[in-house]
Amino acid sequence: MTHTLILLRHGNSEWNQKNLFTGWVDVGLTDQGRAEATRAGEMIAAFEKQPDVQYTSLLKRAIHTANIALQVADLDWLPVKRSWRLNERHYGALQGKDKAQTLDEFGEEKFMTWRRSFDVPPPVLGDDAEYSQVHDKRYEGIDGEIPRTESLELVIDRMLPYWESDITKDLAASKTVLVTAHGNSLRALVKHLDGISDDAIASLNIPTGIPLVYELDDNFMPIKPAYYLDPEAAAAGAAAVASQGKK
Ligand SMILES: O=C(O)[C@H](O)COP(=O)(O)O
Repeated sequence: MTHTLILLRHGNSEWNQKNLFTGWVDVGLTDQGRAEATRAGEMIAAFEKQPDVQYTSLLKRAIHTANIALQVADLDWLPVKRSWRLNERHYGALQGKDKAQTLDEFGEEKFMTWRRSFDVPPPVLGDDAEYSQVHDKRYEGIDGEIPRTESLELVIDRMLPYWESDITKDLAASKTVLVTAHGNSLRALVKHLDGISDDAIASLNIPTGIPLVYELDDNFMPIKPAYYLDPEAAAAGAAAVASQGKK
């Protein structure tokens, strides 16, 4: 049988707008982000399969995006499961830094290695730093250590076990699943689903606020290429993400 998975990156956030590295810093949506979430809700409402369950990270830009979208789709009641394992990649010492300034200061190669390499994490963020999450209550009791930085590889390491233990269980129970998360936690999942190589994943960018639909087989692998519900807007949005920091 076919299982349907809908992925949604949160709408434009306050720090997307300011062009700052965000990671685990819990910033809200902008007016643009709320408008994107509204549009995502309209697309979900018009889609042939309605979600039966939703997943989000523990970060409010994803939570609010899902709430707005589901309100528009008249699905406010949808059961929700949240996990830190769907959080954005922890951006280490880059959290709170301006992307354009970082590019100027460190040069394109280093900047792109930090943003898009598979296995090179940014420098570690100190526990006393303003944008550290080590004392944040919501992460008390998470198994293992709270990250101080993460590469995409490390995101896959903490995200995939949750995909396997929880999300695929709902898919197996014939539920259509909506996952509202982040640029890099979704890149991690897309890498797994599409079997993208460690090198090729560097050029994959996920646009904000546009549902991406997967139809999966019983092994939870795609039976055909995934598609955005608004492909033109998705292409423009992905290009905008790719050029962040550049002049
Ligand atoms: O955390 C962030 O800064 C963004 O949400 C993702 O940023 P990136 O596209 O630079 O990885």
